[in-house]
Amino acid sequence: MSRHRYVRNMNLQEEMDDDALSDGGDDMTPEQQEQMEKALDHVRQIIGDEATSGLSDNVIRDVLWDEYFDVEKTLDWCFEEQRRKKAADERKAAREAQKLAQRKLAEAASTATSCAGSPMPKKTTPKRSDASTPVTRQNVADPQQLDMSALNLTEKTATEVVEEPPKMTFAKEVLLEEAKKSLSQSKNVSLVVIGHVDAGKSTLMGRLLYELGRLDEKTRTANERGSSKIGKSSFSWAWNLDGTLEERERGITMDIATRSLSTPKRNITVLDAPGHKDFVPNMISGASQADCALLVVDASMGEFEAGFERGGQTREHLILVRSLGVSQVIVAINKLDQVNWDRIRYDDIVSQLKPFLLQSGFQASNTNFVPIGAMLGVNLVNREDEEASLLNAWYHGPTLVDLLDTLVPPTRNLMAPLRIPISNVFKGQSAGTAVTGRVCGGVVQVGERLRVLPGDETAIVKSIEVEEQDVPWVAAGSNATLYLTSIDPVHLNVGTVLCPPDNVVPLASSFKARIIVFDIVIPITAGASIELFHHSRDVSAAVSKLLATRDRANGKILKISPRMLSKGMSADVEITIRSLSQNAPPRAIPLETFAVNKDMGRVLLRRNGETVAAGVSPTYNV
Ligand SMILES: Nc1nc2c(ncn2[C@@H]2O[C@H](COP(=O)(O)OP(=O)(O)OP(=O)(O)O)[C@@H](O)[C@H]2O)c(=O)[nH]1
Repeated sequence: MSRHRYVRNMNLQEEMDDDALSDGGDDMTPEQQEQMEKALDHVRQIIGDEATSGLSDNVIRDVLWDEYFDVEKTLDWCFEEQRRKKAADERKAAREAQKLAQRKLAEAASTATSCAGSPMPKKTTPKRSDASTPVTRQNVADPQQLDMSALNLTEKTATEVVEEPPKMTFAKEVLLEEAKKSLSQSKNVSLVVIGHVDAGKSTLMGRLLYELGRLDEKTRTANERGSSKIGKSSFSWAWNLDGTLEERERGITMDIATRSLSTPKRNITVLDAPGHKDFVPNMISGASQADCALLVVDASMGEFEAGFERGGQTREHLILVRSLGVSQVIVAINKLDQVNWDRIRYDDIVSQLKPFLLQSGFQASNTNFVPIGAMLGVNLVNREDEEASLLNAWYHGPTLVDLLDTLVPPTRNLMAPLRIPISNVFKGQSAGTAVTGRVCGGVVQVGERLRVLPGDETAIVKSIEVEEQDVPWVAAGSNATLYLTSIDPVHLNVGTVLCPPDNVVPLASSFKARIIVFDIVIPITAGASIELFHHSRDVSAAVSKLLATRDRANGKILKISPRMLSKGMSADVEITIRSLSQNAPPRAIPLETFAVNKDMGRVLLRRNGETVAAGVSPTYNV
C-alpha cells in the first residue's frame, strides 16, 4: 500500500470496491503490522466499532498508514469523514425532498399549463467537461488561458461535470423582507458556555443534549465504553463535546465545540468554551460569536474559591463576555451533589457572585442563578428523579431549561452591510471549502459572490448550513457554515472576513480605541506590546500612544497624554499592528467602527497570557 494516496479526496467506496485497500498489508514488516493493530485498537476505543462509527477497519488502516500511524491525525480524519457523510446524507435527503416537490409542482403545472399556458422553468443540465480540458474556474471564465491539456496535469474522467455556481434566488429587497419577517418570529439565540477549568461545562452540555434527545443511546454507550477504557469514565458525558484525542486523554476542552439544541421556546446554538487559562484565546473566539452566556461554577469546597479568586477563569470569563457585548447570563451552580445539596453553600456562592456580576456590567434583571447536578442530570430539564430529593426540599424555582427558554434574542443588524468573520475553515471538502462564522450584519444567500478580506479574492456561496440544515439564506445573528467555491482555499483563514464586493470592510493597521483597563498589576505605558484580539483573530500589536484618560461615568476627558494607564481607567489610545518583520509592510485587520457595527468594532488586549483591557474602535487608520 502506498503512502500519500490523498485519502481525503478519494471516494472510499470505490477504493474499497477495487481492492486497493487490501493490497498493501503484505508490504508491512511485522513491527509495522503490530503498530497498525495497536493504533487501530486505539482509534476503535474512541470512535467505536464499524456499526457505531460507520467506518470499516480497512478504511481506518489505510488512513493510519497514510498518517504514519498517527492516531490523532487519523481520528481527526475519522471525525471529519463522519461529519462529511452526515452532511452529504442530509443534503441528499434535502435534494430528494426538493425533487419530489418539483415533480409534484410539475404535475400540477402541466394540468395548469393547458389552461393558463405558463411554462415550468427549464431545468438546466450540467455541462459535461471536455475530457482533455482541465476543469478550473479560470478555464471556464478566461478564454485566453493557455491550453495546457496536452500536459495531462490533471486527471479527469469522462464523467466529470463542470459545476456551474448556483444562481441567486432572491432579489435583494425580497431577501431583506423575507429576513425581517423571519427574524421577527425568531427563536434563535447563541450561547457560550464559560467557567473555570473542570467546572463541568462539557459534562453539562453532554448531559443536557442527552436529556433533550440530541444524543442517541448508541453514542452515549460508545462514549461510556471509550472513556472507561482509558480510565476517564467520569468524562463520558463530556466526550460528546470534547472530540479530539488530546482533549479526551487530558480530560480538558481545548477548542470551541458547537452544538445545537431546542428547548420548548428556543433554538440554541451552544458554543462550549475551554476553561483552562492556556486556551482563553479560543474562549474569546467562542464568546465573540454569542448572544448570551451560561456560566458554570463548581460548588465543591475549595473549587468555587479557586475559580473565583484573582487569576481564576470565573472572573476573567465573565469580564470577557461582557466586554464582547454579551448582556444576559445564566449562572449554573454545579456539582451540588459534592456538598450534599447544601442550601447554605448555594446561597453563599450566589451572594459572592451577585456583586461581581453587577460590577462587571451585567444588570440584575439579566442575571439568573440555578442549582444543578450536571453528571446526574438534576434540575436540567426536570427534578423528578430520586437524586433530586435533597434539592427539592429547599428549591422550587426554574430548571435550567426553563431559564434557557427566557433568553431574549437580541435585535439583529439586518440593514448593516454583510460581515462574516471566519472562525473555522474546513479545507478540501467535496462540497467546496467550508467556513464557519457568525453573521455580524446583513443577509447572504446561496449564489452570492463575496469578497474575502484581507486580500483581493472573491468566492461564491455554494450552499449554507444552519444547525446542520441546508438553508437558502442566512441573516445577522446566525452562526452558519458556508460552502464556498471559485476560490483557492489558501485565501480562507481564521479571522478572514467575508463581505459584499461593493461594500467591503475597512482594513486598519493603526486605529484609535477607547479602552477600559482591567485589574492589572503592571500599568500600560506608551509602546507596550500586546496581543490584539478581534473575533477569532489575534495579532501582535502595540499601544503606540496614550491619548487621554476619561471619566468612566460621563466620558469627559480627564488628562491629555497620560504617562501610564492603571487598573480601572478608561482611556483613548492608539493601537498599531506590528509587521511580521522589520522590513515587512504594515499588517492590517478587517475592523469597523463601533458606531457602524458593534460586533465588528470590539477588541480585546492581552499581555503575557492575561487580558489587560477591552475596547471599541471609534476610528481607524489614524
Ligand atoms: N460530582 C460531580 N462531578 C461532576 C459534575 N459535573 C462534572 N463533573 C466532573 O467534573 C470533571 C470535569 O468535567 P468537564 O465537563 O470536563 O469540565 P469542563 O468545565 O468542561 O472542563 P474544561 O472545559 O476543560 O474547562 C469531570 O470529572 C466530571 O465528571 C457533577 O454534577 N457532579
